[in-house]
Amino acid sequence: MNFEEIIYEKENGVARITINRPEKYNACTSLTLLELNKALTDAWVDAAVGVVIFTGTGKKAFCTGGDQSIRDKSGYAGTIAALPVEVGWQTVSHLIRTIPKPVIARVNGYAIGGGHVFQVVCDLSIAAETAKLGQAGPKVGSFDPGYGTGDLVRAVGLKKAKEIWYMCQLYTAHEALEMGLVNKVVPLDQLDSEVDQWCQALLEKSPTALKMLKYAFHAETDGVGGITNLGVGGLSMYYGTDESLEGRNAFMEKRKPDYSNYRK
Ligand SMILES: CC(C)(COP(=O)(O)OP(=O)(O)OC[C@H]1O[C@@H](n2cnc3c(N)ncnc32)[C@H](O)[C@@H]1OP(=O)(O)O)[C@@H](O)C(=O)NCCC(=O)NCCSC(=O)CCC(=O)c1ccccc1C(=O)O
Repeated sequence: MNFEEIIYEKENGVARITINRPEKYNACTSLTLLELNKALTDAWVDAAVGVVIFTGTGKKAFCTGGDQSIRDKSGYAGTIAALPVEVGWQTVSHLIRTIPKPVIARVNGYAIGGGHVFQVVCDLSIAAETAKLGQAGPKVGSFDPGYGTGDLVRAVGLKKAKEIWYMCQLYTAHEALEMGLVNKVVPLDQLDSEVDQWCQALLEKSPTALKMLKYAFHAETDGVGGITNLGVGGLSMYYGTDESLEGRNAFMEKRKPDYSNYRK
């Protein structure tokens, strides 16, 4: 897969997605978002992948949201036409939340605006001590009425979430840890070894249990979509059973299915 604005690597069960625009502090264009969509979809369908790392290039920034230098009335264009917000930011956030594998945010620096939303929607976040996190929407003329507010409330509580969005302050990694915004803070030079340890620990766990837990965590808040993910997660397991195949076999053999052996 060829990408221009991200780096996508897969090794030993881990897919690593890196926003690669360090000169813009890893701010995103519409092309970045399309590439993130593509990489996340590949990580979803590749059975060899058990964990996904989401990060940015360099020591300065994880992701600083939309690239303000290319923003106009149509959105964030760049080398391609601007994607509608609901196609770009929303589908990346949606994929991170629904890919049936843990996604770890490796927060190596500034996580701001849409970039902060990405770290919020990741399953787990490990931050360098030097990272700074926060929202900027009301300062720069934007807001996230979806996961970036809803999931933030669930992480830090309503009052703190409102403070983060209304005040547009930046918080240190330790402040983020204290308010439940990230899982762990380590010195920058230990970030990769820490993230690796978490990946290895996750790869030792049952992938199906992790998948069903991820769907269960969002089932209540995501309405029919959440229930659908949980249900379809069960359906994909049912498809692999002899009981399910009896229906298909009976159809092909032009006989009535016999499910009597499967009553429990
Ligand atoms: C990150 C800073 C605090 C760093 O400050 P500092 O250390 O002083 O460095 P700078 O000199 O400011 O920056 C270095 C270099 O990087 C460029 N840069 C940094 N951030 C961006 C950016 N977002 N866009 C474009 N360029 C950026 C900066 O210009 C410098 O380049 P030079 O060539 O040297 O000039 C500080 O940089 C900062 O505050 N950055 C801006 C953060 C920000 O406001 N982000 C946008 C938030 S809005 C957003 O993300 C929209 C998306 C969104 O929120 C969203 C999410 C979900 C659903 C919907 C939406 C929606 O669209 O609304």
